[in-house]
Amino acid sequence: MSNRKAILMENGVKNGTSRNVLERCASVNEYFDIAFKVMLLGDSAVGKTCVLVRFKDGAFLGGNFIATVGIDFRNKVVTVDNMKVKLQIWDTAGQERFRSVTHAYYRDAQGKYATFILLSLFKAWLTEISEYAKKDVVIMLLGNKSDMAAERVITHEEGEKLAKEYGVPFMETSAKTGVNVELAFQAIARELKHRNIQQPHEPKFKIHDYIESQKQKSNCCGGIM
Ligand SMILES: Nc1nc2c(ncn2[C@@H]2O[C@H](COP(=O)(O)OP(=O)(O)OP(=O)(O)O)[C@@H](O)[C@H]2O)c(=O)[nH]1
Repeated sequence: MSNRKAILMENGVKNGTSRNVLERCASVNEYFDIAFKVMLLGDSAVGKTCVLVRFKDGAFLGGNFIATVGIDFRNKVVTVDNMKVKLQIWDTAGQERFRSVTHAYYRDAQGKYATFILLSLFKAWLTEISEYAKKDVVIMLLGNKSDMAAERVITHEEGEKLAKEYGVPFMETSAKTGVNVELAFQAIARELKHRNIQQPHEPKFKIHDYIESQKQKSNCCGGIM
């Protein structure tokens, strides 16, 4: 069994009850102040599982590609302005045949969540989101596999242009090298926290400005604040 499959099955597949859906019991008891649901959407093999594993475990799942079956989630608590923000991150299957399974997870019981996107067919995914998700969902466009410069199919400028057209932030990430992965999740966590808990004296949080400022900081000194 490859590493990847081992990770997905860490908490067991519910054999017999749900063959297609990998459900993970919430085993994380880490303290948090506020929680949000984040979904990774996108075509098969764009790297959703790898981005999540990089963020959660700081590792890269190389080797043979094994497509996600159904849906799975992992929790990670990040700190935003002295608050513990828990991200419950859902890794969906990109393959068309699992689409009906993932649709059921778009709506959040508490009404607070973000959709987080990696994709090659952005417009089609946006249509899905507008159909199944809540109107105030936070969307971010990620162009993953930025380390594969020779195989690049979309230029950075094209990605930015598309994101601008839809008014969403855009970042290029690499699950392999780790570039921008932490920053992408930090930015989403901050946006969600500020949308839900905005202190009267606080200036309005601007996700685009935050991403740009952090990119500059990491260019000069590394790390994310
Ligand atoms: N070079 C490189 N390879 C990557 C990167 N991210 C993922 N991969 C590889 O791309 C393949 C697909 O990655 P996955 O994360 O399984 O893709 P996915 O989007 O979850 O696919 P589905 O489960 O079918 O939806 C695997 O072979 C990974 O090792 C990356 O940033 N750089």
